[in-house]
Amino acid sequence: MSERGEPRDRGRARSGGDGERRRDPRRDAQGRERNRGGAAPRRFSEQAPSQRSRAADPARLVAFEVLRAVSRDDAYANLVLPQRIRHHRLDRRDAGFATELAYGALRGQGTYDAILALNVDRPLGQLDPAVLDVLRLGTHQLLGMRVPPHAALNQTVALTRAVVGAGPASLVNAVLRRVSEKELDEWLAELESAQPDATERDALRYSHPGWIVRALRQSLAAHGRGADEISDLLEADNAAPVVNLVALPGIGTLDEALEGGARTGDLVEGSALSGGGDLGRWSAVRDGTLRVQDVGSQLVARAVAAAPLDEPPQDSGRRPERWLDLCAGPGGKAALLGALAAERGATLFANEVLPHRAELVRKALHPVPADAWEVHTGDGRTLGTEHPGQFDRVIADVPCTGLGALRRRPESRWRRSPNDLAELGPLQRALLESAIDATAPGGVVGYVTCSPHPAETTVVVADALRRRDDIELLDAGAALDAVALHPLGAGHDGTAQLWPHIHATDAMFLALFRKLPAATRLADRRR
Ligand SMILES: C[S@@+](CC[C@H](N)C(=O)[O-])C[C@H]1O[C@@H](n2cnc3c(N)ncnc32)[C@H](O)[C@@H]1O
Repeated sequence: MSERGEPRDRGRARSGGDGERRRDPRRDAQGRERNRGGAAPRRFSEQAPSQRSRAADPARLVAFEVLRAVSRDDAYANLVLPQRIRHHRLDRRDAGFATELAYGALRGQGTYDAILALNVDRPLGQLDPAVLDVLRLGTHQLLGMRVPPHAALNQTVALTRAVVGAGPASLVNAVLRRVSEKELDEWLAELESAQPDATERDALRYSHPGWIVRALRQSLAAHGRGADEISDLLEADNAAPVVNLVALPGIGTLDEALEGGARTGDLVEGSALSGGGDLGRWSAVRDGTLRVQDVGSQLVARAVAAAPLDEPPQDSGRRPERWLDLCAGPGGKAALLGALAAERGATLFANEVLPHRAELVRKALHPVPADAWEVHTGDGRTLGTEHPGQFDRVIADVPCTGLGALRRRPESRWRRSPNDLAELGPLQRALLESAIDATAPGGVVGYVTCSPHPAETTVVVADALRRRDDIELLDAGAALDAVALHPLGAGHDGTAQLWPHIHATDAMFLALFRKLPAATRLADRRR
C-alpha cells in the first residue's frame, strides 16, 4: 500500500506530475485524505524519524502556519488561512485539506490537549509552542480526520523536522504513536471517567471551555429551550458551517452561484448555500452584489427592515424613510439594508467607530446606488444625542462575545473569557440607549447580538424596558417569521433567538422595540 499523504514533491517525482495526482488523488473532493486502509491495521514507517523526509506536505505546512499565527500572534484563522493558501499555491483539494486540518485542530484543541497531556511526560505548557501546535495537528489527523495513521504520523514527523528541527521530531513521533493506539471515543472514555463534573465532561468531549458550556446551557434556558439541547449545540459549534450567500435585493442575483453548484437557501429569500471553494471565481462575488453572509444575519436585517412602523412617523408623509445602522462594520448587514433601502426609496446612514472598518462598510455598500447611503465614522454612543429622533428604522448590532458564532471562528472559544461579558455590558447598554434616542416616534429599533448569552441579550432588553418609558417591545419571533420562508419558532417572551443546532444559522439574537409617540407616553403616565 502506498503511503497516503506523502509530500507532494515525492509524489510528483515518482508519478511524473500532476496528471498522476489527478488519476490517483490523495484527497477526495472535500480535501479529506483518502482512507483506503479503512479498518486495516495501523502501519508506521520502519524508518527512524531522523531518516525520514525533511519535506513538509504543503497543506500541512499551511495548517501549521495558521496555528502558529493564531497562538503566537493572536491572529484570526479565517484571515490567515486564505493568505497562506495563496502563498503556497495550494490547489482546491489541498486547500480543503489544510482548512479542515487547521480549523479542526483549533476547534478540537481542548480535547486534543487533554489527550496529549496523558501522553507527554511534562506539562504541555513546558513544550515549545511550535511543537505543541504540531502535536495538535497530528492528533487531529489521527483522531478527527480519518487520515490513515501511518500517513498522519510520518507526515507530522516530516513537518516537525522541516519547521522545528530533528530533535523534537523524536518526541512528536513517540507521542503520536501513543495517541494512535486508541480511538477518540476510547480516549474520551478515559478522560471522562476521571472527571466527576458533568459540565467539565461536556467541555472535554465537545472541546469548549467549561465556562462556555455553562454559559450556553444558561442561554438555552434563558430563551426557553431545554438544557438537554446542550450537546447538540456544542456539536453544532464543531461542525464546519456551510457558506451562506446573499444576493443584494434588486442589485444581485444568485444565478452564478446556483449554476456553480450552490443550492437555494430554504430559510430566507435571496439566499443560497455553497460547499465553499474559491468564491472569487464568481464575478458577482467579486463585484460585491453576491455576498457571504450567515442566514441568521440576513434574517435579522430583513426583519428590522420589514417591521411595520406603528403609524407614519410625524413627518414621514413628507420625506422618505431614514434608516440607521449604528454599528455597521464590516458592513454585512449594512449592504443588505442599503439594498433594501434603495428598493424602497429610503436612505441608510451607516455608522462605525473604527475608521478601517468604516472603510469596509463603504466597500460593502459600493454596489448599492450611492444616493441611498452614507457612511459615517463616529462613536455610536453619542449619535442619539447628535441626531435625536431622526431615524425611522435603527439597527444596533452591538459588539458582543460572539458566543453564537463559535463555529465560524475556530479559535475564538479559547480567547474569550467571562470578563468579556462584564466589559461589554456597559457598551451594549449605551449603544442601545443611543439607538433609541436616534429613533423617531413610531419608528423601530432592532437590538442584535451574535451571542445568546442572557447578559448580552434578555438582561440588556429588560434593563432598557425598565429604564425607559418611550419604548415597547415588539414580537421579534413574529417579525422573523414574517421574513422567513417558513416559521422558525425562534420567539420567546417577545425576543427571538436563532440557534446553530436548530436553524443551522449563527445564534443571532433579536429584540425589536417601537419608539412610542410622545402622546402615547403621556397617556400611559396619566393612566
Ligand atoms: C457585531 S459588529 C457589527 C457587524 C455588522 N453589523 C455587520 O453585519 O457586518 C460590531 C461593530 O461595532 C463596532 N463598534 C464598537 N464600538 C462602537 C461604538 N462605540 N460605536 C459604533 N460602533 C462601535 C465594532 O467596531 C464592530 O465593527
